[in-house]
Amino acid sequence: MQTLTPHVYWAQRHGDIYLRVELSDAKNLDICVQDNTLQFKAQGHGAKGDNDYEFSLDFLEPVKPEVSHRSTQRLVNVTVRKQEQRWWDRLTLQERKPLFLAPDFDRWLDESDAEMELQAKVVRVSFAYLGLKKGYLFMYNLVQFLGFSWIFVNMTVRLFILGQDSFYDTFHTIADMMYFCQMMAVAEVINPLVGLVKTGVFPAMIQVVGRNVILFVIFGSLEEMQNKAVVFFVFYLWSTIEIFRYPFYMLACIDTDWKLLTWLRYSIWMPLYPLGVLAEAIAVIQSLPIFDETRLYSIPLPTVLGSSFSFSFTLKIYLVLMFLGLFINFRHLFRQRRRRMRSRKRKMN
Ligand SMILES: CCCCCCCCCCCCC/C=C/C(=O)SCCNC(=O)CCNC(=O)[C@H](O)C(C)(C)COP(=O)(O)OP(=O)(O)OC[C@H]1O[C@@H](n2cnc3c(N)ncnc32)[C@H](O)[C@@H]1OP(=O)(O)O
Repeated sequence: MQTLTPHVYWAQRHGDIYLRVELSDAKNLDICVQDNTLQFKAQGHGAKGDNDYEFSLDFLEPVKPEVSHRSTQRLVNVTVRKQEQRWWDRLTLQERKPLFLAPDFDRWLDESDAEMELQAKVVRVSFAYLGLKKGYLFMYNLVQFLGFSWIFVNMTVRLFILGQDSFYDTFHTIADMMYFCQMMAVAEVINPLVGLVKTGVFPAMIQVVGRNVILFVIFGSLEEMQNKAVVFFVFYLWSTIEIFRYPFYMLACIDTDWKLLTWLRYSIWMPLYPLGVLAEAIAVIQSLPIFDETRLYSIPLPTVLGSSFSFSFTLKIYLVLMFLGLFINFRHLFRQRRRRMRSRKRKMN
């Protein structure tokens, strides 16, 4: 069998070279790029019947050594990736086009059309990312909204039915759902960290760490705290703010803004945040003698330094941090409120 050259058709995009080799039932394919030259060898049925066919192409600019190819009954498609994403003036190093090579008009695009195709691809990818991001945030906010609504409604109904008696077993009826919601709330620190929402990581961290210390360390680990009335006030204040905040975020995910809800999200924290921190501070103060008595989480010390380092000391420092945290978040929320109200006024004018 003599060695012949098949017809080859080519087209390009900013990142790729497409070659269509007119060879049917191709077998024993040997396609590689060496020293920026594509070597193609195969047996198949081409213009001169069944034969060995081969060709080589010296590319104009550097290409990646990996080649992908796919052969069908009628032809062989070869894709070569360019080293740099840019438009080439021609395919081959030599100015004169090889005789077996011709433009592939089925795939041919000029530079500006290819740019538009690229832009459309970028827009499609960013829409997909945006859709995924919004979908995730919407679901996250929906789950939190349902969780906190369940807590709020449950506590309100129990308050109406049982009156003050409902204060004392709040923990046993509500804690599991609160654990779930507050564990999920860790996402609120991760979301701005990975750029999913544009807000400060630090204020979110203060809020999540602050609440979780109260929930898991003070209430969760001290049975003596679990039937105290303060649990009711802490949980009620947390859930009251969240039944407005999460639906506000849900609507933001679908680019919707309800005036009253926005106003509530950016105003209701003014009385609720200080009250919440006050309730948390009372819980911490009530837990101090219990930690001293039970020596829970206390660290044993060498006898020269005393018997042990009580956890209540750490909590006294935490009490100071709580008010510092309150100050930082109050300032943050004031700024968010001003920014929000200003942008709304601008929209109305
Ligand atoms: C290193 C840690 C140190 C720890 C020290 C510990 C001390 C801690 C002591 C403090 C204790 C506090 C404990 C908490 C107590 C209480 O909760 S009391 C009850 C009352 N609580 C409140 O009122 C606080 C409510 N919480 C919040 O408002 C927030 O959690 C916040 C972080 C404090 C502020 O929210 P932020 O996200 O910064 O502001 P926003 O304006 O709402 O959002 C900014 C933009 O981001 C978008 N966005 C944010 N989250 C989402 C989301 N989940 N889904 C979708 N979009 C989101 C939002 O839409 C905004 O976008 P734009 O409108 O386009 O700007």
